[in-house]
This record gives sequence, C-alpha cells and structure tokens, in this order.
Amino acid sequence: MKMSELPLPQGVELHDGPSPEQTAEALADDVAKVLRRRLKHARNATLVVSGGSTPVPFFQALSGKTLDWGRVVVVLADERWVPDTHPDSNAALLRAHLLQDCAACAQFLQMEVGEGDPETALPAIERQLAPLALPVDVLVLGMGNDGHTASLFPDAPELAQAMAADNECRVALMTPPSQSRKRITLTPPVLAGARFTALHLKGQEKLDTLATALADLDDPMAMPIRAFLKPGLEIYWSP
Ligand SMILES: O=C1O[C@H](COP(=O)(O)O)[C@@H](O)[C@H](O)[C@H]1O
Repeated sequence: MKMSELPLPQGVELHDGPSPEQTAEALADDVAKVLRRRLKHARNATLVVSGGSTPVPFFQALSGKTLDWGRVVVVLADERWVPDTHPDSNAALLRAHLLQDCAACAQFLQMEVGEGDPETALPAIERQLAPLALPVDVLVLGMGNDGHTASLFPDAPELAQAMAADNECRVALMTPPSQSRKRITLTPPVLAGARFTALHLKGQEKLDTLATALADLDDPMAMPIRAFLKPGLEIYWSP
C-alpha cells in the first residue's frame, strides 16, 4: 500500500516525512505548539504519550522544545507490568528520552506498576490517575501490527469491557496471550476526545496495517486502532 492510496476518512490528515527523524521533528513541533497554545489559557496542559520503539526520536525532539514544561502533566497511554527500572518499562523509556533537557521539569503522573498482583493494584492505579484533567490536551498514539493501540490488544479477554461505551474506568488491566507482560492501559473514556490526537507510525508494515484497519472501520474489536481513525486525527508517518 502506498500513502497516496490510503482510504482516509474525511477530516483525517496525513503528514509524511522522508525519515523517522524528520517526521518526529514535525510531530514535536506540532505538539509543542498545541501545548504552548493551551498554556496561554489553562493552568496546566496534559500530554499523553505511548511507549514502544517508534516514539524515541519524537521524545528526543520534544524534550528540546521550549515551553513552560513545569505546567505540563505527562501520562503514559499504557504500561507493562514491570518495575520502572526494567528495560521493558515505558516509564523508564520516558525518563530516558522525554523527561530530559527542557522537559526535565514536566510533571510525570506515573502509574505505579510492577509490584504484587495487578488485579489487586488496579483500584490504586485508578486513584493515581484521578487528578488527570479531561479532556486530554495532546494524545500521541502508536499502533502495533495487530492493530492494537495503547494496550488495547485484540486478543485481550478484557478488551470488550475496556471498550464498552458505559466504561467509566480510566485504566484497565489487559492480559493478552500474545504478550509476555500484563499491561495497564488508559481506556477510551480517557483516550477519546483529546483536543489534539496524533497517530505516530514508522515503516511500510505499519502503513499496511493502517490500510487493513481503514478497510473495515465498523469492527474495532478486531483492530482497536479503528476506534481512533476519526475526523480530527493527525497521522505522522515515515518509511
Ligand atoms: O506495545 C506497545 O506497542 C505499541 C507500538 O510500539 P512500537 O514499538 O511498534 O512503536 C505502542 O504504541 C504501545 O504504547 C506499546 O506499549
């Protein structure tokens, strides 16, 4: 699938760059602009970011942007059930690449994960996320080649409950058999309706996955990213 052939719904914008670094820089510029604009009118701005490998150059570019970072609340879209010193920890990734330089003083609202039993810990994580003001100002999503986004995995037995229209919980425990780690994810009540939502992708495989997702938007359970392929979404892609 080529970029130009993607059947994008009206109102979904595509930003394609020649390299991951240039696309990351463009996304960082746009996110910084939205945060600065928001901080002119609000005491705090909220930034929800994804983990994984794709966002690393974006985090590095964003951490160098000048804005009033002390008033920015940063939250992860999802986390793996590991201590925050573990190489698989998204919090560790954020500390290493985003919460540096100008962004070192941002307020990181961290999910306390990795200790004990996740089922038992879930109510405490829900309480930790309670101060997060909604709607979120900026949300940067990623996507896996199975169509998952955040940790909303198609094979997670908890997916239907997490995606249910009447779900009022901010976080959900996901135990997809495809993954070696249990996950904690923000839920659609938090992820939907952000003032600015970006989907950050790299590589041909992700483009092909996106094309598959776009081919049947009516089935978000098969590919949860579909729930976010809506007008207002900005997609940033590079080869
Ligand atoms: O497991 C995850 O995967 C997706 C995509 O990761 P990537 O390594 O292909 O960029 C990510 O968006 C999600 O936050 C992460 O936990």
